[in-house]
This record gives sequence, structure tokens and C-alpha cells, in this order.
Amino acid sequence: MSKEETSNELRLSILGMSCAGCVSVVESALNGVPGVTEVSVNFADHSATVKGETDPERLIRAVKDAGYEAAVMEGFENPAEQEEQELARYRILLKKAAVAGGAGALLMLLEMANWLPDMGSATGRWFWPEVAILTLAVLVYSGAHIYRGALKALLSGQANMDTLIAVGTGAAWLYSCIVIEYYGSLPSLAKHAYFEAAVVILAFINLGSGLETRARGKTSSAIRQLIGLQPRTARVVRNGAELDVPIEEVGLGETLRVRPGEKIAVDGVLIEGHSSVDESMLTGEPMPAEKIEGSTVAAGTINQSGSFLFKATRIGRDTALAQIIHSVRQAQNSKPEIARLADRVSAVFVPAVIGLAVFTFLVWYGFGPEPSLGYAFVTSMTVLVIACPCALGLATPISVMVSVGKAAQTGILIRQGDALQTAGKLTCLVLDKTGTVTQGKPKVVSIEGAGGFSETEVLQLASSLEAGSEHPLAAAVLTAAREHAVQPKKMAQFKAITGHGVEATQDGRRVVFGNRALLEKEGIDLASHQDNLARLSAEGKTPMLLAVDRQFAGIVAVADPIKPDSAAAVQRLRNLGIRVLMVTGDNPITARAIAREAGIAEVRAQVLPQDKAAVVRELQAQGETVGMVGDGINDAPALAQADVGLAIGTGTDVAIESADVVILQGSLMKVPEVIRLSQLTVANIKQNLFGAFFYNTISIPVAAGLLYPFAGILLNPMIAGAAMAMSSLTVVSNANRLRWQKL
Ligand SMILES: Nc1ncnc2c1ncn2[C@@H]1O[C@H](COP(=O)(O)OP(=O)(O)OP(=O)(O)O)[C@@H](O)[C@H]1O
Ligand SMILES: [Cu+]
Ligand SMILES: [Mg+2]
Repeated sequence: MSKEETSNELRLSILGMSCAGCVSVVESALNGVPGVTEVSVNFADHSATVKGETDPERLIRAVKDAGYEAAVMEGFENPAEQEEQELARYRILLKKAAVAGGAGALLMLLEMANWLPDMGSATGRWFWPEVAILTLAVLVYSGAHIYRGALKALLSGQANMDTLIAVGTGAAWLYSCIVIEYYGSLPSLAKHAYFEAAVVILAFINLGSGLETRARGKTSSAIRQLIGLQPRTARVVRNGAELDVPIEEVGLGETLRVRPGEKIAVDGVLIEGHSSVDESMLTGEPMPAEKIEGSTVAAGTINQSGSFLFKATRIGRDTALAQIIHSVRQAQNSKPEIARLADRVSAVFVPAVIGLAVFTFLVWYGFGPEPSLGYAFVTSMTVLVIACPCALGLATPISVMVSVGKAAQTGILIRQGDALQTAGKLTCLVLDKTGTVTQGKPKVVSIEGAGGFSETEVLQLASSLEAGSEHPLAAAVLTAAREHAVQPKKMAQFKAITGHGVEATQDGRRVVFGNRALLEKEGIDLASHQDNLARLSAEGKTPMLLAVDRQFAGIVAVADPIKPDSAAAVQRLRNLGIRVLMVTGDNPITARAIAREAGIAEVRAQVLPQDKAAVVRELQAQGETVGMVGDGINDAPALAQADVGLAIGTGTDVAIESADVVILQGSLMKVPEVIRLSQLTVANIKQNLFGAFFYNTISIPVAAGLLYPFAGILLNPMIAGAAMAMSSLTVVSNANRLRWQKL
């Protein structure tokens, strides 16, 4: 990682966060560091992404001062190591749960046998103080991490979920001791002490977070798989000899050898041999791609049949794979609007709950039935435990992570968390024609000469002009010239006219090649060719016209057939209730012919590249939420203007900056999938938030004893512990359900 990158964006691993309250504490601590422009803390994977010009040391110190630990995450992580750490954490939590659960069971057995310290009975002081010591030992063992977290929060003047559990269980223990020691002789102060409640709560909480750790591990499996694709070594050809070197030592421009069945180490261009390469892990395209000389190959993809040599063109962090990993991670850590709301709510939750617990205590103590202290204690403890906002803090990030990961596995790269929320609300989609609806590989299908020019002369002049152009149509003309063994000639004063064509001079002759508008501007009357042009266009072909010295000289017609699944994709979009438009620079007749084939009703033709953004703006002004689908070549402003910009990449071309979503496999079918995924994700987040909120709001009054005066119902604190653990588990499992939902 270079120094500049470090100062622009940094990922920190944060230790010690236990709930959404912690997220906002860490976020504001990092935001307080001078130079920081943007902070996003992800509770689901315990990380922070910090943007701005700043020193990592200061960030770490700020996090420490807030009561947490932080470390910089470096370049390539080791997924195996991470998995191992998570498994170890899972095992420890489970062990802690087992110990606490065992102790709880023992205490309950003792109680059933009436052997527990019980006030007002003859057996009252049996096993006292053994039971107190045993429970304390269990609390310390099973709850050490929670008490430490609570203490840290306290020292920095904060309260979090750990605080609630620490206060709840600690108070239970202390209260039980005091009751037995000092009020032991009072009859029936409370039916029994709360030693077992304290340990059972810890058992549930440890079990809950253990299972949550496991489920969270599954959540990030997508990115782990991606990281795992990166081979560690490569076989380079140096001075005629082939040798295996660590991937870091491969230089730009070096020649690498790939044998059948091997993974490709870096991005490059094939220079010798041919093969088919399985790129499904990057693009989601199940069919292997044929690779010949000049084809690009991508790191992480698997060579199938042949052996070949290729030249490294992108290494390290520049490979498509590295960039995919980077964007997936960024999107997983970016927060859609809905997450901000949840964060704000849960940040005030803990203090509110503590206040409520105190209030509950006072009301019961003041007005409750005898023994009022006992009731006051039980109810306020139950409130503390049940009101943990941990499920609330997980609700959004966990769904976002699952969803972005799922998308990546099917070749959809979501670059912005916001897009994940907005895509589902799109009412209108603008599709670019070339490369989006069509295959984007135009081919010359017919050449006609006029005014004394032969077909060969037309092709020669056209290709001579197009040699200087980067337009896809230019490529088609050049390919045709090569196929007909026509040599382009040198041209002077070359000029490309955006959205119209090209012009230049040759041997003093003025040559113009492009669409009808361009020739009409030259003052050429095309009325006599009207029928011919209309016929070509009606077949969906794009006629390009040649003029020499203001005389019409011929037509080169190009066909760019629609993609095999474009029509099905448009149909599906319409079934989703979306208005679909096609926009193109091409002439209206060709545009309409293509649109009809794809089932698109609305067409805007002859739109200059720079005006495509205006079309999007106009639709937005009509109140539509507009998605723009383009290939990112000359529609970048429109992609940026749209509410969601979707770029259709070809193969592993991921560096389309103006897009919110990049579709790696060039199929339009992925667009409705993005929309479905967005809808499913937002629904999933809402279910999660509802679950967490509903659970909190409905159970707090019951825990506080609101039902007691009417129905005599009080919540057992143990049940509060169980329910709390279950709630976060439910949220995590619900999010993981997204992985199996059909798009
Ligand atoms: N280099 C060129 N050579 C010949 N004709 C050109 C060239 N560039 C543009 N044209 C003409 O101008 C028209 C509009 O070009 P533009 O680049 O705006 O759109 P396009 O690539 O055809 O379609 P889309 O808008 O779907 O990408 C083309 O259809 C073509 O007739
Ligand atoms: Cu909690
Ligand atoms: Mg174009």
C-alpha cells in the first residue's frame, strides 16, 4: 500500500464494539480527528473505513481514547487466518455459555430440591456462601469480556450493551448476597435469590453471540471467496527459463506461463497459444471464454484446456480481481440512508433504557406490593437485560453485507450502498442502444458505391478515415477493410465530429463519412437515396454515408444485432412495472427497428452523447426515479446524472467510475436482478428493524411490570436473557436468508 493511498482511505479493524451505541461512539471519535472527511463504522464486520488526509496513529489513539481497540488492516488479508480466529471466538463463547448454563442448571436443581439459600425456611442458609462464590466465579469466567467492555465504556463516560448486561447480572449477584446476608431472617422477602438468573442470562448471551459470530462469518464468505481466488505464486518466463515466483514479485510487462487447470495470477494480454478460460468467478458467466492472441485474461480466473503465454498488464491492486474486492468491501461498508436512521435511534437507546430501568425501580420501590425492594430489583434488572439494542445495530449492515456479497457472486458489482436502496424504487430505465441493448460488436454487412466510386474505393476511403477514430463503428469498418485486404491510406486534417462521424482530407480531396445529418450539413441532397437508406434502417442496420468533395460516394451499412436475452430482460422489467426507454445517437428508423425487436416502446434517437444526461434530467423532472444503463464509454454523464447508474461491462472491465453498479457479464437480464435484489434487501432490512424495534418496544413494558397490576404477569429475567439472545440471532438468520432468495 502506497503512502498516498494510506492517507486517502484506510481500513481499521475495531475491537470491543458490542452494540450500535458503540458504532456511533467510534464514529464520532474518528470524525473528531483533524483531516478526516468521512467515517463509516460497520458493526457487522467490526471495521471502520476512514477517508481523508490523516495519520493512522492518531486514528488509533482516538479509538483507544474512546474505549476501544483499533488496528490498521493491511492489503491482502488472509481469509484462512480470519476464519480460524472467528472459529476460535465461536468456541470460546460456546464454552462460556456451557459453563454458565451448567451452573444455572445446577442451581435450579438445588432450588427444586429446596437446598438453595432461601429466605424464611429452615434450609435457608444451606450452601451459603458456597453458592455465592460459585456464581461469582462463573460470572467472572463467562462474563469477563462483557464486564471489561462495560468498564471501558464507563471510563470514557459511555454506556453500551455491555453496560446493561454487566449492571443487570452484577446487580443480581450483589442483591442476592445482600438479601441473604442481611435480610435472611425476614420472611419471604423474595421467593428466592437471583444467582441462577444471573448465570443463565450470561449463558444465553454468550450462546447468542457465539451463534451470531458463526452466522456473521457466513455473511462475509463472498468476499473471502474472492480473496481466495488470488493465487499466491506465478510462473514467469525470465531469460528463457520458467520459474515460480511469489505474486508480489511479478512485474508489469513480464511474460507468464499458464498451464491447463491453473489459475491466472495477474491481468494481462495473451501473446502465444490459445485456450478457454473459466471466468465465472468474476463475471458469473458460466460459459468459458475463448482466448486467442490479443485477448485479455484476468487474475483469479481458471485456464481450462490449453497452455499459453501472456504479458502482465495490471498487477497488485490494479487487477480486476483486486478492484472487485475493493468495491465489494466499500459497498459492504457504505451505509444506505436507512442505516443512518437506525444508528441514530440505537445511539440514544442505551441511556434511555438505563433511565427507564431507574424509573421502573423507583416506581416499584415506592408503590409496588411487598416486598417492594425485591420487585423493584427484579423488574429493573429485566428491563436492563431485555432492552439491549444489539439486534437493532445489526439490522442494516448485516443485510447489506449479505446482499452485496450475493450480487458479487453473480457478477453484479454494487459500488454504492445507496444504490442498493434506490435501485428497487426505480420507475424508469433508460437504456443505451449500442453495447447495452445490442451486442456492441457492429459488423459491416453491405457496401455500396455511388457516383463512380467502387465498393473497394468506398471501403478504402472509409477505413482510412476511421483509422483515427475510437468509435465502435470505426472498429467495424477497419475489420471489414482487413477482411477484404484493403489498405487504409494516410489522411490529413482528421477530425471526429461527436455523434455524427469523421472528416479528413486526402490528396486535396475532402472526405466525409458519417450519418445523414453530417452529409446534409455538407449540402448534399440525399433525397434520391431516401428509399435505400430507409430500407437499410428498417432492417435495424446503421447506414454510414461517404461523401467526397461534397458528392455522395457510397454507403457502408453496419449491423449490430441485439443480445439474445435483451427482449426477455425488457419484458421482465416491464413486468416489474418499469417504464423502459432506449436512447441512442443513431437515426430514428434504425433505433425504432432495434427497439421493436427488443420490445421497447419509447425511443429517443439522434441524441448526442452529451445530451443523454439531459434526457435523464428531463425524466427526473417528470417525477421519475431514473436508472441509466450504459456501457460507460460516452454515457458517463448520464450514468452520473441518473438516480442509479448501471454500467454494463464487458468481461472483467470494472473500472467504470461513474457507475453505481457494474454488471460484469454483459447481459441486460442482470438489470431486473439488481432491482429485485434491492427490493429484497430493503424488505429484509425493514423486517430486521421491525423485529428489533418491535421486540424492544413490546417487551420493555412487560419487563417493567406494566401488566402486573392487571394480569399479574412479570417477566422472568432469565427469559429476558433468552429472548435477547434470540433477537440478534433472528436478525442475523433473516439476513442470511437473502442468500437463498431467487432474484
Ligand atoms: N466514427 C464514426 N464513423 C462513422 N459514423 C459515425 C462515427 N461516429 C458517429 N457516427 C454516426 O453518428 C451516429 C451517432 O453516433 P453516437 O456515437 O452518438 O451513437 P451510437 O454509438 O451509434 O449509438 P449509441 O448512442 O447507442 O451508443 C452513429 O450512428 C453514426 O451514424
Ligand atoms: Cu444485547
Ligand atoms: Mg455509443
